[in-house]
Amino acid sequence: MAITDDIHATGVPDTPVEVLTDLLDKALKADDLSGAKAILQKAQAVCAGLDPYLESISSPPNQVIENLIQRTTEHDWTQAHEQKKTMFLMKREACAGSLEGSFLKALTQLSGARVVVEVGMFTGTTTLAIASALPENGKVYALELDPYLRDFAAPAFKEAGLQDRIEVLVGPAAESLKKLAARGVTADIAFLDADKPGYLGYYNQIMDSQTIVPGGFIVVDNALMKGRTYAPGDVKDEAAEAIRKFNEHVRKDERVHTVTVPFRDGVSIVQRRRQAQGAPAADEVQLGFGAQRVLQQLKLNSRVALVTGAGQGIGRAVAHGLGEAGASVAVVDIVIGKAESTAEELRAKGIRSIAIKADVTSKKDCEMMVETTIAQLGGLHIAVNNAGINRNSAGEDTSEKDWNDTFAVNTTGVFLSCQAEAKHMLKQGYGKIINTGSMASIFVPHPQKQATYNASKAAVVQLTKSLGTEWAKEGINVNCISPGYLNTALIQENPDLKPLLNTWLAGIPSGRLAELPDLQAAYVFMASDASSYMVGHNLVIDGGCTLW
Ligand SMILES: C[S@@+](CC[C@H](N)C(=O)[O-])C[C@H]1O[C@@H](n2cnc3c(N)ncnc32)[C@H](O)[C@@H]1O
Repeated sequence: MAITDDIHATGVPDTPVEVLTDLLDKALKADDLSGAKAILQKAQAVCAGLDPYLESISSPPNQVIENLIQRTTEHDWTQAHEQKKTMFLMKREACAGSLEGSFLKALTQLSGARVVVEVGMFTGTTTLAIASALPENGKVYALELDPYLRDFAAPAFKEAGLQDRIEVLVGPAAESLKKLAARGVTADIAFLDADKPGYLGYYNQIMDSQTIVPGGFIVVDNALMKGRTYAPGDVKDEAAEAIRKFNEHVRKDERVHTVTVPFRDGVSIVQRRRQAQGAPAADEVQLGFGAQRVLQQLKLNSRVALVTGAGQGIGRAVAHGLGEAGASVAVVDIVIGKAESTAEELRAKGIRSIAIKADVTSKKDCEMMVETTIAQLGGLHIAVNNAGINRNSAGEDTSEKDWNDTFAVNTTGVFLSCQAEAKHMLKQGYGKIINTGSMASIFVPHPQKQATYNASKAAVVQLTKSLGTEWAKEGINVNCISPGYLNTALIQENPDLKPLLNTWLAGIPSGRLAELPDLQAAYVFMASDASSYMVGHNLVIDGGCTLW
């Protein structure tokens, strides 16, 4: 008989534990032993299948973690202890395993944590799972009593290439927490998984020393302690008793919001409140402008953006940046193949994106790119008018055609784009327009001669200021970003450009050319609500070049 024979898809019993309880009730009430045994077999299947099933439907750990778990399982801990290599007799079960590692990884990613403190590292499998979800400059401080374990874990940290994101502090956790507090370390997540009688002390240290940031999480393993917290059984269990008291303490602590999930041995997720209960009403500085935390304001979720000249260079980088911040992106370029290739890159990252071929010197094309974006992506909130050309020539030699072509793309193209975009944005009472200028708008790059380009970009800046003031009250921000010299393959690979490059470098206080990622976040800021009071601004990002 299948387990589900006597259970409906809905109603009671409703969860695996309720099913189990129901089956055990029935087994207890069964008149004969063989009837009870048949019911117990079903109960056994419900229990024994749970963790393997969870593993089978969760993403597997990476190879390094898998190998580390295997090394932990196969290690002769008895021998290591007999040879006095470890301080205590370790048990392989101390390793929380891949599923819990995945859970911590998900929490780290969800919360956008940058710093995590792990109290109780053991062989470092959860440490690695957390570290793998941190940003490049993130850090896990892993607290571990036994130096043997630091050395056991080290090769895996190196193999994963995450050794720089992990700092192991060897010694009693209470001491290490004091050291971290003295260093001013603040963490977004603290994971408690060391000696159970120590939990309450670690929790109080972390809360009282402000090690955990407001809004940060203390994640507590073994919150159920094999069920002995609520079903103590006959044997006195010090650890279960300590956890029971700990759970009660946390539940009463008004500084936190806590919930325990019956996952593995029970995991509590305890969030430090951003504001103490009963505290006087917070103003918007305390709460975050518009009740949004500052990083939240930069998010572009459910926005639609259009970027011209996005088949390469700055436009491509901006399309990636806006997409990473949550926007759907229409990639516009005069060369459709290049637009398609950028759009494909974005889609491969899970960003909704389409490619549009448009020539920004044509009013009709500008209108078409706006209409296509709205029709296919469902709106238009952000427009980056970035398409541009540069034909260097001495002023006395510049042909009328070069002058006209340059102005047609760099200046008229920006104007026609702004006009088409604003038609829609004025109606919706919201919009973010960002024009790409150049530092050439405010100084004369040299020794190369490029008067036409400089003039065309200076016009973009003045156009931005003018439209910015015209549309400010209509909910549209028009701003401009002016990059300095950009590092491109052409500059690096062409030996003829070396002397020119050296002249430029000598004039840049930062001592280097701009890389595309130097610009991306500035575009995201200008595209977000965080810049809603910026009007007609020209943000120069040039490593200080125009200051000398
Ligand atoms: C359950 S294990 C940690 C498991 C680890 N988080 C994982 O999932 O692989 C507990 C660890 O805490 C360490 N520990 C116990 N008491 C400690 C203390 N007072 N200070 C620091 N570490 C301690 C133990 O040596 C052990 O390695």
